[in-house]
Amino acid sequence: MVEAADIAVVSFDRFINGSDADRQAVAKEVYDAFSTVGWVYISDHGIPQSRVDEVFDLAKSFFDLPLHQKLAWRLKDAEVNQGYTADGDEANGGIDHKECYEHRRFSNPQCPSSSDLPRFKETLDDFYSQCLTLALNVLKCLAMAMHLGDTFFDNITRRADPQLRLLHYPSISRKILEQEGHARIIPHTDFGLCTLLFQDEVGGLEVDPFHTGDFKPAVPKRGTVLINIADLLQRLTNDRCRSTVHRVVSPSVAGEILPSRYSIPFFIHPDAEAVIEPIVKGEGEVKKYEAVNAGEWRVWNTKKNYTMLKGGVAAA
Ligand SMILES: O=C(O)CCC(=O)C(=O)O
Ligand SMILES: [Fe+2]
Repeated sequence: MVEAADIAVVSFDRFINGSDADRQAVAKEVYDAFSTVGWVYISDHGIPQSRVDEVFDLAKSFFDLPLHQKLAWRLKDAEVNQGYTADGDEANGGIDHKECYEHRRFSNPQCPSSSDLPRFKETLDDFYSQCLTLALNVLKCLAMAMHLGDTFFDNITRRADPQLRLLHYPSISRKILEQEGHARIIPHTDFGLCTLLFQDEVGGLEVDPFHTGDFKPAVPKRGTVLINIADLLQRLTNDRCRSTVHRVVSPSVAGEILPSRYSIPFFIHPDAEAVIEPIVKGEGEVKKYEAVNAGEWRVWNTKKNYTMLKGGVAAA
């Protein structure tokens, strides 16, 4: 049995309901995790498990629809980045075996209606705001631990439009997935601020905490949400917080045919007009990154990931 990645489990109850001292203590635990492995499991996060289960059930109903119907909601534009992406349409330097649906905050033109899928849009809208609240609290922890002032991240996320993603990795033969260059999702870092990740019980998510090529399972823990630092926060914190490489591969279950897997990431991005530039603390500290415009960064990285959007135009 491969040893699991050493990722702390932090209860968020003391942050939501505790005293100032409790909040500071949680902030430090979260920061310690983000500045080592770059990942943390948050329990008691305030989103009811029944809601999480409901969103997984809706994801299953959506992906069970015939392909021609899902293609009617196809994601067409990296800038809008909303809708359905079929197996094979997204990858960046390898072959992913997955399909996704992206939901946004302000506008979801490529979303099934209530006659297509009852309760889909309203449940995702609700879940989206619950994820956003949790994400902003996690960012508040970072601001507190780094003494940036409690509202530091509020000021760059007022109009933020994160991406809620439903992910389905279809059942597949182990032989196909274990070919060179193939994976359920190939090794990558996330490129926003940070990511909340809900996963089912199947497993297969692995993290390379110290970029040595030694991937370790980030095992599913029911009732928790995994949170990982992404590239913009690594840049903003001048490498204090670490955006670490991860991938999804064959789960360690017996058998030649791997079961379907579902996961739900929520990618936090700052306001499009925010400028993200390293915070330096001491006199002699050198900025390790140039400033980037958050909106341009997002579109550039999104385009890079979609094979069908290369050149900016999607096939219909
Ligand atoms: O499915 C997972 O567990 C991870 C998904 C992921 O890393 C991503 O979508 O960026
Ligand atoms: Fe990721």
